[in-house]
Amino acid sequence: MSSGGSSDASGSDGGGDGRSESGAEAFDFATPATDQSFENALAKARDGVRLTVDDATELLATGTESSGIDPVRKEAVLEAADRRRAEEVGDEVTFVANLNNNVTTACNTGCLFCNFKDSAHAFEADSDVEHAGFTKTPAESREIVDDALDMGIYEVCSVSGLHPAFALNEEHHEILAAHDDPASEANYKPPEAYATDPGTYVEQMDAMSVGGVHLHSMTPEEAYHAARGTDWEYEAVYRELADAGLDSAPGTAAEILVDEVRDVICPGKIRTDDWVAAMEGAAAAGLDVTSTMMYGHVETVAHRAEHLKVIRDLQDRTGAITEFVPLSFIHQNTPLYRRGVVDSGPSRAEDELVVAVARLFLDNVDHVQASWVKSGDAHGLKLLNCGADDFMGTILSEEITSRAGGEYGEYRSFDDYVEMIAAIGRTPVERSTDYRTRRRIDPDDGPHGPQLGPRADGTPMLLDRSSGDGSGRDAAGTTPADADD
Ligand SMILES: C[S@@+](CC[C@H](N)C(=O)[O-])C[C@H]1O[C@@H](n2cnc3c(N)ncnc32)[C@H](O)[C@@H]1O
Ligand SMILES: Nc1c(NC[C@H](O)[C@H](O)[C@H](O)CO)[nH]c(=O)[nH]c1=O
Ligand SMILES: N[C@@H](Cc1ccc(O)cc1)C(=O)O
Ligand code: SF4
Repeated sequence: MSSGGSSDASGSDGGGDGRSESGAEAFDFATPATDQSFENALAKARDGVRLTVDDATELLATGTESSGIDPVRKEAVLEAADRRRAEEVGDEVTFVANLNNNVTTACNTGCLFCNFKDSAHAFEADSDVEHAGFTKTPAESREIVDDALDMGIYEVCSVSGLHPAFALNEEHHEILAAHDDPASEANYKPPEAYATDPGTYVEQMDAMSVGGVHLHSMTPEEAYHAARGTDWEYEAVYRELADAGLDSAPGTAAEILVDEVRDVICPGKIRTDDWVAAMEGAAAAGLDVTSTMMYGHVETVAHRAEHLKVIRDLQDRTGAITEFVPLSFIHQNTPLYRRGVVDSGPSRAEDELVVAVARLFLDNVDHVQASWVKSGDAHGLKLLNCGADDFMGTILSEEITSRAGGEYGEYRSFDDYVEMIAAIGRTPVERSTDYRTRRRIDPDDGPHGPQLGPRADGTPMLLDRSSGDGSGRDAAGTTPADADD
């Protein structure tokens, strides 16, 4: 068996943006060979039989016996997934009125796929290192969320760098400061060392949880940071955050949940077991969680399949996962690309197969997201015909993809959403973060605006460009001109 590595998978039907073999070869990742045949795996998928890791590997590779994606087989996988989507969730395409309010870009974790972060020492009070990042105080976060509530948002999504001055609460500050060498032993420096104090995690949650907004924050990596240097259980940490206003947790920091891949792309991050433990802790604290996979760098298709199994097992145990979010690796400005470890991100064919196989494999996760931030409008809409049923959110401000070199914008109006979704013959639906509240939208009854948020009254969201937020951007984080793809 020769192929199946993600590098191979960009071949014949990939739009010409394939990666080199260097990533996979440099790290000696075995190319997958399975005991399953593509045909058998496809038959199981069509019949609704629960798939194995080998099945998923065959489907993702359109067969491991030859290299490159076979376009005819790919269409068969996409068709099976699209049919499964129609059976399970019907023709609705959901999206949420949301704002991204990321608190800080300061981070020393050093993930090689990430250009969101800035080295934390550049944020120190006596530093003269130039950087384009930001740290917001709790008061600044509150003002930004409060303004966005007036625009009708339902959710604020907040993911941040692991700022060394971040602690869960005052007690955590004391524990961290008591280390002999807090910086090297616990990745901790006191807030006084920095130009801007981000406050504690509890203070940020309390600040962002304003006016009944749904607060979606604290990834497993952030939860680890909020417990570092202590023996606190994840459940207890998430309970305290929930008491301060947290409603659900994003399942990012997942990347590829196979440690040999994590060793290459994010050696400073928590391992797979710890990520799972954090998600279980969030679920035990009563929070919903999302799940993600960032793919298309050095991993093989077999790693992707193993990752999906970790997610499915977690969902079997918790039932807390509301959606699966495939995150297509944006390569342009990242260390992985600059150091020549990868030549590009995944091909479009790979994006389609990941969405489709996620729909077929994750039989216990209802919703699969297509990301226009990562893929652009046209390809994002195509992904809605490959098994996806959610089209993310209005976002209003996006920093992770844009800093990595993504070019597809960071704001989406309701009218844009309704027009695009209606154009592919599906029904546009405004949703809550947990998908339990949904509002079908009549495309002919515009103009359209959010109605589910605490202050939403159907008025179209208008971008407020007047107030500053400490990040050097306007309150909505973008301008109408930026928003064009
Ligand atoms: C930037 S981190 C912020 C939260 C926190 N520091 C963490 O790692 O969980 C959030 C997620 O963004 C995604 N991400 C970062 N850089 C990316 C890139 N270049 N392409 C696609 N996704 C990326 C990763 O999945 C990462 O876990
Ligand atoms: N896919 C991306 C998301 N997805 C998050 C959603 O917008 C929303 O927060 C979630 O569905 C929970 O309701 N967010 C990003 O910032 N970037 C993405 O690529
Ligand atoms: N999609 C994640 C959040 C996220 C944030 C930023 C990203 O670049 C990607 C994903 C969630 O909703 O749980
Ligand atoms: S992905 Fe998160 S933890 Fe890793 S460097 Fe970026 S901000 Fe830091």
